[in-house]
Amino acid sequence: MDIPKHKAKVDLNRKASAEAERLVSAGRVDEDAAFELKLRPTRLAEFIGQEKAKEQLAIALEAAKSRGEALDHVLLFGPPGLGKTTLATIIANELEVGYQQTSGPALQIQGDLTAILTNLRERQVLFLDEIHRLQPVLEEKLYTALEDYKLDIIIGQGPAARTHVMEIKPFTFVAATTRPGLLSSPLRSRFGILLRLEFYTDDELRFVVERSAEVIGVPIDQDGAAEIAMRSRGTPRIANRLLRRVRDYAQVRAQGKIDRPTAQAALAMLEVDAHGFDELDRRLLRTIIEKYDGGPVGLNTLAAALAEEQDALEEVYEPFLIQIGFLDRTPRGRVATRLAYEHLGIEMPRKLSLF
Ligand SMILES: Nc1ncnc2c1ncn2[C@@H]1O[C@H](COP(=O)(O)OP(=O)(O)OP(=O)(O)O)[C@@H](O)[C@H]1O
Ligand SMILES: [Mg+2]
Repeated sequence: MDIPKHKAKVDLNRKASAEAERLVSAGRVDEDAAFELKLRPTRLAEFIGQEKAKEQLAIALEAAKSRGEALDHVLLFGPPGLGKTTLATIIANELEVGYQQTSGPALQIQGDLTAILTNLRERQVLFLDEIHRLQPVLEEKLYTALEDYKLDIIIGQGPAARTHVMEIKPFTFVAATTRPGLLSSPLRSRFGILLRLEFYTDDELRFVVERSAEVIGVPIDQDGAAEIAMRSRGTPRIANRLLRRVRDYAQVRAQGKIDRPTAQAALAMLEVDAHGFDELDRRLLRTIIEKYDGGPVGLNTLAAALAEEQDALEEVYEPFLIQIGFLDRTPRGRVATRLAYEHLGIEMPRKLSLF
């Protein structure tokens, strides 16, 4: 089939901008999949950073194992790319039990959920990604399954309908979300273990880069790894993605070895700046500063001005900008901080404080 010429051109443009965008976006992209699988730690001891979450989990795992019981249900939450899915697989590995994975958007009808729950094996892990996108009817169905390992099944329709209670095997439900605020409180209360994942420090990310480099067999020195770590927005997924790009550059221009100058040159070529900002981060800060006098500006106004989805701004872009102190979230809207002005080289106006 022939694609009309003008259409092909538009698609190409879209592809180029998507390419630039995904380099430092924390979200998953298709080409990450195989690579991530290879680099994913399989044991708790290999999982770098997140000391608080790891300690809490290690204790719960040991206790559950020594009692020979299913581990309490676990809720993992935090921005994309910090290791939620990785931890879910680690939990199953550490417990030495089966693992099955599904997601909120993938579960469409009650029958799907019923089939999954009734086929569970004793003590296995059921991982549900993006639980905030689970339909409310399915969510309600989960309640009794999580609490009493029972499932209400309705047989028949209308006045002849009967409820049949089915027993299911004790299992561990592990759920992940980037938006814990969207979960209803009855759902949240079903989890015994709540693990919040935080952005990684530069040092922790340096270890992630060094570990990944070893796995894929690329020679890298400490400074080279530190350079990549610094620009990875506190996110292992981005660190691994940048490593892969820098490796390509090093192979072609530097006999395959990654040191600081090579990493710097590669990252400069890829237009990843000192904070790992991409074009949208800069546009977001610039818009607040230039169009709204530094804020406060409401999220929906900002999203409209940037022609971006509100969700993406809130889930993917803002958390990191807030974490490094470039953006403030106030009751009246988003505000650009002094650091943001400095980074963009714009002078901060002295204005009367309204707060
Ligand atoms: N603590 C860690 N140590 C080493 N590598 C890690 C760690 N956390 C994450 N990674 C790497 O980052 C990649 C992304 O992690 P993962 O897929 O678990 O993130 P996620 O939180 O599930 O993201 P999403 O919200 O998009 O589903 C993994 O493939 C893994 O290689
Ligand atoms: Mg995930």
